[in-house]
Amino acid sequence: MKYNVVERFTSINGEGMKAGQLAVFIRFAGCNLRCTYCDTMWANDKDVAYEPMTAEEIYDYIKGTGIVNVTITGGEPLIQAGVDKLLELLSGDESLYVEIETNGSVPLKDFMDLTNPPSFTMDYKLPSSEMENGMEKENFSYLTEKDTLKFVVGTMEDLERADELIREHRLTDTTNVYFSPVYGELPYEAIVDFMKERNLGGVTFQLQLHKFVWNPEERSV
Ligand SMILES: C[S@@+](CC[C@H](N)C(=O)[O-])C[C@H]1O[C@@H](n2cnc3c(N)ncnc32)[C@H](O)[C@@H]1O
Ligand SMILES: Nc1nc2[nH]cc(C(=O)O)c2c(=O)[nH]1
Ligand code: SF4
Ligand SMILES: [Mg+2]
Repeated sequence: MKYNVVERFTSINGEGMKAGQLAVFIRFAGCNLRCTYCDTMWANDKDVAYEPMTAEEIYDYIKGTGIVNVTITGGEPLIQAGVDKLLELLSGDESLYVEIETNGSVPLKDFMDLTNPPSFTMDYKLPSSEMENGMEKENFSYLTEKDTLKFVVGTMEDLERADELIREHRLTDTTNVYFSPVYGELPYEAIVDFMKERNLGGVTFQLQLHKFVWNPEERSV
C-alpha cells in the first residue's frame, strides 16, 4: 500500500490546539471538495506531483525528525485508500501526538475503533466555502474533548451559521470549537466583536501563524 504524499516537512503548527509547537506534516494529494478559499488547491490538482510512500516509510520519516506532534493533512487525508492502516501504525506509537486535519465530509464513525485514536481537527464548511452541502453532520457526535471543530469564517453569514450550529448542537459542551478567518477576508476585529456580542465564551479565535511567519503563499511551511 502506498500513499500519495505531496509534501512532508517540519514547521510550527500554525493552527489548532498545538499551534506554535514544532510539528511534522504529511500532506496527501487529492480532495473530494473544492472550497472557494482553499489555500492548498495545488495539492488537489489531478496532475500534482507526489512521492509514493508506504506507511512504514512515513513512520520512519516522522521518527527521524524527533518531533512528536504529527499533522496528517492534504488535500483530504481521510479519502486516501488504506488511511486506516497508516493510522493504526501511527497509533501504535504512544510517544506520538497525531492530528488529522479533515474536511467534515468523511464519516468519522469509520475511524472510531482505532486503538489510541488520533485527534481529529474537523472543519465544518460554512456557506462561503460553497461546500456546506457536503458536510456529514453526524460527525458532530463523534468529536470529543480531544478533538477540534474548526469553523473557517469568511463572511458575516458564515459567523451567523456557525453560531446557529454551535447553539443547535451544543458544540462547545463536547469539543474544542475554533473560529479561523479565511485569510484576507473578514477584519479580525469583526470576528472578535461577533464573539463578544453573542457571548461565545467556549470558542477559540485563531490565526494561521505560518501565514505571519512566512509569505502566505509559501509551501512546506
Ligand atoms: C488545506 S486544508 C486540508 C485539510 C482538509 N481538506 C480540510 O479542509 O479541513 C487545512 C486547513 O486549512 C484551512 N484553509 C484552507 N484554505 C484557507 C484559507 N484561505 N484561509 C484560512 N484557512 C484555510 C482549511 O479550512 C482546513 O482547516
Ligand atoms: N505551519 C502549518 N500549520 C498547519 N496546520 C494545519 C495545516 C494544514 O494545511 O492542514 C498547516 C500548514 O499548512 N502549515
Ligand atoms: S476540503 Fe480542504 S483541501 Fe479540500 S478544497 Fe477544502 S480546504 Fe482545500
Ligand atoms: Mg495549510
